[in-house]
Amino acid sequence: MLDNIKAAIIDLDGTMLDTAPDFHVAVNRMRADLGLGPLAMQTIVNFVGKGSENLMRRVLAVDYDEDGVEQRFEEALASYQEHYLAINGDYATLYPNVIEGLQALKAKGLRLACVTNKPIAFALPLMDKKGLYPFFDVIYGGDSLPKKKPDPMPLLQVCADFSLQPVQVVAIGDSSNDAQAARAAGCRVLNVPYGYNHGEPIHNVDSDGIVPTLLDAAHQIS
Ligand SMILES: O=C(O)COP(=O)(O)O
Ligand SMILES: [Mg+2]
Repeated sequence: MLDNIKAAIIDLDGTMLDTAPDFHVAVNRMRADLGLGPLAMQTIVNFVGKGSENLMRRVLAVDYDEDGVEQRFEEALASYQEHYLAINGDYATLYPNVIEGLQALKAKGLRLACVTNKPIAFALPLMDKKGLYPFFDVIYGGDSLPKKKPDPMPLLQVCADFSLQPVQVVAIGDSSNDAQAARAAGCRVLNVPYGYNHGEPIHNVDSDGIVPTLLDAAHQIS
């Protein structure tokens, strides 16, 4: 049980939404524009979690050395952004018990923030399309602040926005990024096991617990 919690900071990709199929489509359309063959969804998903720029470098590094990646980076990012925005949310689905979990957290009187490494221009229309937007008092994307997760900056900004001490706030996410950011901020942290976590087992991540769904997270918080 996590006591004296007043707010939750919830991750987006791999925690609320299974966006893997959106990443798969958009990355492979970008690769086709650059004359590259398609990658498997699992390959792409293992590169998700540290923002669009990192994803572009990783999916180009399958074919190119460091110089080759940098030469094609701008073109790849522009192509990817266009393709992602064109299909944003068309293939992504809510994980089980997400809406129920958000409702339960709200019913406990918690304030909710979403902190994602997804660019804010992708995150906002996606959250709106999936009915997530109305639950959140604050939403930060990977480019909303000078630093993104695993840096604690966006989590500390939420604590300041809510006038709360970090220890009164729990972060809930699918990856070591979320846990590292929370630990560095001094927030509590719960992980969900069904997301991406860079292809690594979530059990190796230092957190305050692993919960099967967001509804189970709500039951662990008081
Ligand atoms: O787009 C990403 O890199 C991952 O975003 P997340 O922080 O919502 O998991
Ligand atoms: Mg995530």
